[in-house]
Amino acid sequence: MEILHVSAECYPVAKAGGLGDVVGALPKYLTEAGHINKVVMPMYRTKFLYENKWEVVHKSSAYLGNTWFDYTIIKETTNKLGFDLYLVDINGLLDREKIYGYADDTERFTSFQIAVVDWLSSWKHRPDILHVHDHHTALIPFMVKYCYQYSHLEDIPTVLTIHNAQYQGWMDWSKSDYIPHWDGWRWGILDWNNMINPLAAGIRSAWKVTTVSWSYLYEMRQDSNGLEALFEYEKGKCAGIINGIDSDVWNPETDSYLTDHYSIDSLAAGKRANKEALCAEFNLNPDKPLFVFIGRLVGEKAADLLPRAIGDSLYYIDQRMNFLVLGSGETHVEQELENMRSYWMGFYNSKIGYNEQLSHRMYAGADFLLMPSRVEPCGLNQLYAMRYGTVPVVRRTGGLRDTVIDIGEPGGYGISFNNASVGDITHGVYRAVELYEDQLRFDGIRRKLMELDFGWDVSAKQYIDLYKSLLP
Ligand SMILES: Nc1ncnc2c1ncn2[C@@H]1O[C@H](COP(=O)(O)OP(=O)(O)O[C@H]2O[C@H](CO)[C@@H](O)[C@H](O)[C@H]2O)[C@@H](O)[C@H]1O
Repeated sequence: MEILHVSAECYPVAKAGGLGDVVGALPKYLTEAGHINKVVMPMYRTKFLYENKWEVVHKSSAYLGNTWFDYTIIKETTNKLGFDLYLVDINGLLDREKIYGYADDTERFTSFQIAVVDWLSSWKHRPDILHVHDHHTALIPFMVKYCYQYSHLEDIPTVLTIHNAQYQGWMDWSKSDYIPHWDGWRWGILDWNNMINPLAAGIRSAWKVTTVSWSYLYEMRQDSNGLEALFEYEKGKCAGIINGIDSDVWNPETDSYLTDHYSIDSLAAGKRANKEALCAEFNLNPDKPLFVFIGRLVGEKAADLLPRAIGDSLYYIDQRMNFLVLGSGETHVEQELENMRSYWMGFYNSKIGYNEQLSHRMYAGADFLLMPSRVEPCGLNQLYAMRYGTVPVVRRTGGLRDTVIDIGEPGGYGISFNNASVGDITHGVYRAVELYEDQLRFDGIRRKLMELDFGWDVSAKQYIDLYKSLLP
């Protein structure tokens, strides 16, 4: 089978979060299972672009509304990632430092999708499956079905994976001419509450829709930023497939970002060495349990609750722990987290920004990972933490519910709580501190975590079965 994946992110080329991790790993594991995989993404100005060799494979032009744009498809020449990697260059629109966050993101990602479909229409053969990810690529299933110019592609089965239904790519109807000349009778497929909603259009047009855990699939029917009724209506073509972790990248025995490597046999000493280095750098006490938070500082992750939950934990649980936060996002949360540093000096520290290396060192050096998310489609952080022998302290939601079993339940290995609230987080921290102070039990749990298997093999097989179900 040949699968073409289309995405806004792919690690290590460009990553803003979990989408990048998944699109960097899934094609690799599908290739190992014997299939041909190609990934196409925008050409941003990233380190990976400048450090690798590229050849031009296609050049053409297309329209975005009334604007004629040239695009170029380049291919990485050495198959470095284990699959074919293509970048779409559209001068001035995509070649920027950041992936998202520009006023013209609608124009950027719509042009990208048009260029991909236009390029695909020139292929001499067709991929067997077109797999698109999140709203930035969700207009593609609509385009191959309903744009006259590309209707010869309509037989290619399309799969849309939703990594996050909160973001839907809403566009004003005044921009409807951005989509290449399309069958006007189909306006209802694009529309959701008087806006063009690319995610909704993708859900309606794709042959299959997947999301990244079973619980999130169910939860989207109750709460998905306005699309609840659509998920209920389309549930017959939706499936949940949990993400895996890429063990080439996330392995404490070989992780290139760590100086002190460890395995299950050297767990205690290895983690201690990583913890001491972190604590020395961030002025924390290595003899106390270290809690870390890594992630986007946004409402979905309940990052706004962190300042009070950390303050309350330190105050009410007698400073029996340390906290270290890494993340970026909403300015007021960033500021609050920064401001707390002087008040809780020696017990708390934060690093605002995106730092891949530090994140790996934190998974390795921490005792506990805090994830109080309000919404968590799958969550990779808790999987990485467990692989590194770090106990997850999570809210029971989405993929966190599916991957973390509370220590109070048979076979449990994590700490779970029900509500994204300061009280529940603080109680979770209290239970974690009590666990840490029972060193024998704590060590047993850490060993159990490192033995768990969250690899990609099972999930890759589920994707293969799903693709096969779409072939004649
Ligand atoms: N400041 C920072 N510095 C360094 N690294 C940082 C960082 N902030 C985040 N990261 C990294 O980004 C990734 C975050 O992945 P998640 O899956 O937990 O969340 P995200 O919301 O981005 O993904 C969405 O898509 C994924 C993939 O499907 C789902 O698992 C998830 O639930 C869904 O919300 C991890 O690799 C983490 O280490």
